[in-house]
Parts: sequence; structure tokens; C-alpha cells
Amino acid sequence: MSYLDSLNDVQRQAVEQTDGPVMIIAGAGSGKTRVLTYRIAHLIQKGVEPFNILSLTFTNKAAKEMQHRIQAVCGSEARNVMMGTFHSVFSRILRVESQKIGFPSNFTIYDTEDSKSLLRTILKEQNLDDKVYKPNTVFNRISAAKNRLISYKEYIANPNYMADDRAALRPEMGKLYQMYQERLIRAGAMDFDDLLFYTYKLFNEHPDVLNKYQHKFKYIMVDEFQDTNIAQYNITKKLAAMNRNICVVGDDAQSIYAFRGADIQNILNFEKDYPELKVLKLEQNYRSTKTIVEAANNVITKNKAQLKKDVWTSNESGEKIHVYRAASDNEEGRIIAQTIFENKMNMQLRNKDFAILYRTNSQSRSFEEALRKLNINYKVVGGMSFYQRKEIKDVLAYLRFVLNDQDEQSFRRIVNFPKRGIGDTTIAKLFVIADEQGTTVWDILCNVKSIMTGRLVPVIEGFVDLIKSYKILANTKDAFEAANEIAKQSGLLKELYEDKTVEGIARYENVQELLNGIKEFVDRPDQEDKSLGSYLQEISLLTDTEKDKEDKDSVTLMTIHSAKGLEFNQVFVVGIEEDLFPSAMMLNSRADLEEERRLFYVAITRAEKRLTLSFATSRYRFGQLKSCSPSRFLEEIDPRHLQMTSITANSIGSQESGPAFSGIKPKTAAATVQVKAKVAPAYTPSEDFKPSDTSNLMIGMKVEHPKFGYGEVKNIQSNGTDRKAVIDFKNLGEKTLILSFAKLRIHES
Ligand SMILES: Nc1ncnc2c1ncn2[C@@H]1O[C@H](COP(=O)(O)OP(=O)(O)OP(=O)(O)O)[C@@H](O)[C@H]1O
Ligand SMILES: [Mg+2]
Repeated sequence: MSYLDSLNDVQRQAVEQTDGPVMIIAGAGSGKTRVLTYRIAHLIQKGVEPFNILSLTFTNKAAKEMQHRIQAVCGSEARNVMMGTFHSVFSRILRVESQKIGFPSNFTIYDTEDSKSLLRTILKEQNLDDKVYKPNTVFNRISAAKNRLISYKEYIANPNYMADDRAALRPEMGKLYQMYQERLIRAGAMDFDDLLFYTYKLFNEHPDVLNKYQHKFKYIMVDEFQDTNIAQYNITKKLAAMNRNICVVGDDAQSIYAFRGADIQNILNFEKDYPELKVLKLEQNYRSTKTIVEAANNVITKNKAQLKKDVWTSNESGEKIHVYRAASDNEEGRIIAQTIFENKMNMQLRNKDFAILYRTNSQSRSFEEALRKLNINYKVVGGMSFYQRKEIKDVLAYLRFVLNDQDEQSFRRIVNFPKRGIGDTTIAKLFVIADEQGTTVWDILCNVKSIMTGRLVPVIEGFVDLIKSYKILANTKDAFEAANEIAKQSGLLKELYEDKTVEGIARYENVQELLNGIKEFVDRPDQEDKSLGSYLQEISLLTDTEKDKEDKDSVTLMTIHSAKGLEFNQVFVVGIEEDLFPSAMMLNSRADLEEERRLFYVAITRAEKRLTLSFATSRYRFGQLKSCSPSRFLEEIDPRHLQMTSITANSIGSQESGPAFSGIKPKTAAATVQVKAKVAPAYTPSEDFKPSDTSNLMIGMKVEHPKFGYGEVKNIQSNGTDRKAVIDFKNLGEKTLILSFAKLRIHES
């Protein structure tokens, strides 16, 4: 079979070893994900029903990519493989089975922000000081407990479960966990961690259900196995118990989610749980240059807790690793934006080929500013995503409440928005009554006459009628028609439309954009379930990486954590400074430092051709200008792989070898550009001359200028704000033009 030819011997063995447990622990870029992909294709080729295959990936995007590749080999059958993140796969199962564990089938999925807002409500009701019980900390402890499959009952009985953490032992913590959980149950809602916790509970308490899925998933595959937590491990263990056809791939050197409950111990447990395990090793890296692979090896061997691996590559040595030293964070941003600009032009690359990776989200600002100045498209992964915006959450709250009228968080958002005159006191009263009556607020509202009289009664009845009519819409129309009607009738769109401030217009457009997205969803040819419920479930589970539009060609800005599994032609790992990376908060123990080092390893192994590490000698942190020194991680790379490039925002290219991280005076290249507009003799512009957008102008393109005539782009330069192109005009010879002034029409290159 021809697709097997694109694998090396061990990879091929891993693909062909379809039965029984298999584990591959191997270095970055060695083809682990590729093996899983081809393994699924191979199973299908061998006649295994795609419905019987389960593949668990780190992002849904990774699952989609796999899906495309498998389709290329097996055709549309591949669609029937169950693929996605643990959370998305289990939420699909729960949607079918949730009634067995006491949840409505249209249960709502609370995102982190909904969860924290619920916790804030509870803290307020309990009069607890939110400086002692910080919503963040409480949330993290509850989350950690759930990821270890610890229920609130077990937590209260034995808080020492979490004795690794003083915050976990605070006296009210167990009670808060209980109250939070009871509120979620009453709201018919699950948070992200519940999707794992309740799947485990479902399988544990309902052997018949477990049996059904054991029969369904005859072959199970897990990518990024090193970052599975206890809940995930145990669920897969249950699912695989009958057929024992489970293949896991991962890299202990890339385990970077310990803080979220990922447990590297799972790799060792796996060997114990499956004594007949076949272990395979992949050692050849196909992603990166020799220089990058060797530098990554230099770094990771400094970790003591490490399974031994030899990673090598037959790729070319490539460029040295560039080290940029900047005077400030702003200069770091400018230098890197400018480098991207020039490399893109000179190496014929697209924006997509570049990624800027940082330790913490807040570092993105200086890069965003600099990229914007150079008109380079970029997307920030993470950060404030589209679905977190207030106006979007408001619309979604309507949709969620229509499907699940127990959902407390959504109810609070919409009951008085747009304004109906139902104030906070009334809302609080309604909750108290609902509590006393042991029912939901919605029930109370539906019978409002029996609990109150006065001017609010007709208002509330109006609200109830509205929601009831939306319920009919949701049950009879597809997601788009329903959402569109609801956005209109609820008055949300009108309210935003009337706000003519810049922000108001943007908000209106965002809601339109949301509706466009829903339309796209129902129009997808392979979307069988076009209901509102199915749409809401899909978007609740998009990870940050996937929330942005993917069709635009943009530079990616993201934290290293979200870059796992990805690869880019050129990678810039920025802010390589002590206290920032390794993070000052992670310097308490060797284990912490080793986790930071693994993170650095993940970062540098994302690069295919060119890797740049940068640091600033001063930066604003927590509102103060601090001087910074280069990270210890820089010294862990063999100096012969490094090339110090000391530059200012105006000069790129003055280079010195060796790891001299201080004392290098930046050289400034004098870039003098003259624009003398001679009039060309024998050229008359075309009648229909219309200048083109030159933001993607590249070397080699043929252009036309209304005065100078025809020419070819020979070079492109940028000095921070201005972009210039050297153009060889047929009649005039070479000229350097400033692109923001020059009117150029691009002809085909
Ligand atoms: N045998 C091969 N021949 C050619 N290219 C390969 C081969 N194996 C893997 N590759 C390519 O090498 C790159 C890295 O592969 P892949 O992403 O599967 O590695 P990985 O081990 O999953 O890496 P990571 O640990 O970063 O997740 C991909 O572009 C992949 O297509
Ligand atoms: Mg991978």
C-alpha cells in the first residue's frame, strides 16, 4: 500500500501493529502524530469499520487535520471515525447518555468564565472574603480535584487528598466545592472538568453503557499522551479494557500541563496496566534542521527526570539559531516584526509560516503593535477570544437558556437585558423563592401570578411568553433561523444597532459575525444535526487555538502551551529572560524548573528552518521598568549553534558569532534611499490604470507604475514604518520607491 512508503521502518511497524496495546514515547518532530494518522488509515484499509475507531487529540484542529489526511487515503468513510479532544468526544457521549446521571440531554457547558462567575455569586452569598478565597484559586482547586476524580464528598471527608497545596486546605474549600457542584447540577450545567468527571462516573456506575462503548470503540488512539490527567487516563483504561487495542504516543520531554493535573506517571502506569505492551521508539526527526535538533537535545539533557532518547535528523544543518538582544520590550517587538517583514519578502514566505511564541499572554502587546505598524496580518491565539465578548455571550445566553431553562448563569444575563425593569432585588427574591420551593426560577416565572401581584407580573409574563416562543423556534427551525429570529425579536440587535459609537458598531458587527458563523455551520455539507443544541455544543468546546478564523494568512502569536504539536517554518521564541522564562513563579523546586525547561524544549522544537531567540535588557513588568538579564536557558545551548545578532529597529543583518550576551554595541546600518522621480520617455499608462494593494508585494513580481512604466521587483526593505521596494524599470533602471506613496499595479509574476 503506497501510503506506507512514506514512513520509516519503525513508523511502519507502529502502523501495522494494529492489535494489542502499543506505546511510542519519542522526541519532538519524530512523526508520532503522523503514525497515528496513518494507523487509522491503515485500519480502515484493512476493513475495520471507521465507526469502531476512536482518536483523541490535543486540539480539535489537530483532529480535523488528521481527518483530511485520512480522507485522502480512504475517502469520505474517514468522517465516521470518532475524533477530537477528550472534552469534545466525551461531551458527545454525554449528550446521548446524560439523563442516566441526572442531567438534561441539552445540558449547558459552562466555560471558565461562567464557572468563575458562579463561584463569585456563591462567595458573595456566603459572605466569604474573596481575597482569602480568590475565585481563581477556588476554581483551580476544584478543577484539580475533578481531574483526579475526587468528588466533593471525598474532598470533604479527606482534604489531605490535595495536601500538596495550602490553599486547598482552607476550611471552607470543600464546602465551596459542594455548593458549586450543587448549583451546577441544579442549572443542568457541566463545567469543562465535569465532562471528564461525569464520563468516568457514567462508565463506572453503568456497566451496560460502558459495555456499549467498549464494543463501539474497538481501536483507541491517544496523541500527546504525556499530558493526559488521571481522569482521562482512567476513562480510556475503562474503554480499552475489553479489546485492549490501544495505541498511545507522546513525549515525556514535552509534558507541560502538570499544573492542570497532567500526570507523567501515566506513562509508567501504562506499562503496568498492559504487561503485553509493545513499546516502539522513534528517533529520527523530520521537522527541523540539524542545528535546531541538536540545540533541543542540549537543553533537554539538563533535565534529570527524563527518559533516555537519541534524536537525530538527516535534514540539513541550516542556519544557526539567531539570538536577538533588544534594549526594551518595544524594541524587541519592532525588531521581530521587521525581521518577519524582510524574511517574508526575501524568502518568499507567507505570514502563516511565522510564529511568535511567548511564556505569558501579556507579552503579545509589543508584537501586536509592531506588526500592525508594518501592516502584517496576525492573530493572537488565546487572549480575549471572540466568544468571550460581552455581546456574543449575551446572544449565546439567550440561545442556551432557550434550550436549558435551568441554566442559572444564562438566566442572570438575559432576564433584564435588554432592560425590562426586572431589577437585582427581584431576581434575588426569585432565587430565594425557587430555593424554598425546591424548583427552578423558570418554574416560578411560569407561575408568577401565584407568588406576586403588581406591575412586574405582566413584565415577567411577557418574558416567559418570549422564551416559550423561542423554544418553539429552537425545536422546529435550524440553528441559524432560530438564532437569527431570537437575536431580532429579543431586541438585542436593535439595542446594538442604535448605539452608534465606534464600540457599538463593532459590537453590532460581532453579532452579525456570530450569525454568519451559525449560517456556515448549518450550510456545511457534512453537518447532519443542524439543531441549535448541536451548534452550541460545538462552539462550547472550541479550544482557543480554533476560535479565530483560519482562512486569513496571518502570523501566529501564542503562548508556548498552545503551540504543542504544531510546526512553523520560522519561529521566534521571545522574552528569553530570567524571571520571565523560566518564570519567577516556577523557581521553587527542581521539578518546577524542569517543567519550565520542557516548555523551552517544546518552544524550540516547533521550528522547521529558522529559529530566533530574543531577549530585552529592560522591560515594564507590573508597572515598573525593570532591567533584565538573559535566561539561563540560552547558556544551555552549545554556543556553536548560536549567532548573536545585535540590532536596532533600523538595521538588520550586522552579525557576530558566539554567545556574547552583553557588551555588544548595536551597529546601525545606514540605509539611505533616494527617490528621484525622473519621467520615463516612452511609456503611456494604460487607460484603466488602478493601483494594486502592495501589502503582499514580493521579489520577482512584475509591476507597472503610472509614470515609470513596467518593471520588476528586485528587493524589498523596511525600516520600521516605511516599506521600500527596489524596482528595475525597463526604461529607467533601478529605483527605490516608498510603497506608501508609490502607486503600483501588480501584473502576474
Ligand atoms: N517518514 C517521514 N517522512 C517524511 N516526513 C515525515 C516522516 N515522518 C514525519 N514526517 C513529518 O515530520 C513532521 C513532524 O511529524 P509529526 O508532527 O507527526 O511529529 P510528532 O512526533 O507528532 O511531533 P510533536 O512531538 O511535536 O507532536 C511533520 O511535518 C511530518 O509530516
Ligand atoms: Mg505530534
